[in-house]
Amino acid sequence: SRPLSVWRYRELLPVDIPPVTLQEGGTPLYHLKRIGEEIGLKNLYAKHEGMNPTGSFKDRGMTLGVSMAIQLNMKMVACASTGNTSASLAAYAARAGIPSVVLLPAGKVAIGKVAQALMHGARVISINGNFDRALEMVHELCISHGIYLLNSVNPYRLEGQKTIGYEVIDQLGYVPDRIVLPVGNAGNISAVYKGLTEWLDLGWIDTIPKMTGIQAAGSAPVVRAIQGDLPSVVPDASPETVATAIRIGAPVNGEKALIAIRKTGGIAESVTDEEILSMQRDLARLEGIGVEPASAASVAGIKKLQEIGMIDSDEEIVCVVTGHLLKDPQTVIAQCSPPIEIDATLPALLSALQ
Ligand SMILES: Cc1ncc(COP(=O)(O)O)c(/C=C/C(=O)C(=O)O)c1O
Repeated sequence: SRPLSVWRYRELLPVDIPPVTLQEGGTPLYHLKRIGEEIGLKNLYAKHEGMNPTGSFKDRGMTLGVSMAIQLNMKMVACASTGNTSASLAAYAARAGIPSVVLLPAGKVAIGKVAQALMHGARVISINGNFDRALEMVHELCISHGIYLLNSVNPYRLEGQKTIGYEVIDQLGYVPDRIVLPVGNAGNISAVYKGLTEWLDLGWIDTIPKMTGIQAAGSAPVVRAIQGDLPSVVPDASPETVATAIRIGAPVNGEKALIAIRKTGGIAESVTDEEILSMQRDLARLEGIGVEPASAASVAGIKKLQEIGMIDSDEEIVCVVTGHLLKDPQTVIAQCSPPIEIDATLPALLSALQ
């Protein structure tokens, strides 16, 4: 039998050549025992996408996207990014042996992600503007210069990311009642929904989980559209959150996310930066699961939804935690009290441990 991975599901993936791969997917599914007890949810799980080759779920989309670039004989790939897409694109382009260009919003990208994009050899351009402006610029660049655009507006990115739902069902042995994801450009929630509708159409499953999207309170255009019952997403001109990965005001997949949430009886909710950082700490200290701030939003969101009575406490719930703790060490250092400094003597150590 095939190992748990993106290409385990290759018959449902649209690439004809041997794929460009870093053995992505096959990430752990953890039962959140202590956090679940604390918030009153017995069957709460976290799918740790930070355990992918470059530390986020983006690798699932990039193995498809960069493979398609090679299949289409493209000579260069590009993206705008809040960080993880650029880190993943740089690594997969290097794996494929083609050049990459990434556009980042100046001063708003976690340092681990910038380090990855640089070390993997991408041309890293820092623009004096938001992610949304960077996306406009890279779109124009790709159209005018025949470069392959690999943001989640590229459908092949979503093809790879739809495997998250497949792995969750293969790992649980049943379809969960709800899948919760942090939402930025809204590609991931749309991708997971698309994949599950395909399994439903194939008759492999007979229900689809409630798709639940969580955003930061300062950057929540999808939440506003769902809670305001709007026909489409109204962009947020000045998104702001410590969870810089999801600091996106104009989600390119916004409309697809509205469909995913509405068609499945799901929910969209926002959480504050404090709730995000508090849950990042709880995941690390109560469960041993290290994630970056944006990833903790999904668990912080289900906690809030449970507290306001929106969740049936018997539900089987999977929260996708999307990126590794190491991506954003600066935010961690800013949150934690510093190491205790002592002289290199045992008495000093013993007194420090009092
Ligand atoms: C850790 C983490 N968690 C959640 C999201 C939101 O996923 P989408 O809703 O599919 O966008 C992102 C997105 C990052 C970028 O958009 C980028 O890297 O440019 C992320 O890095």
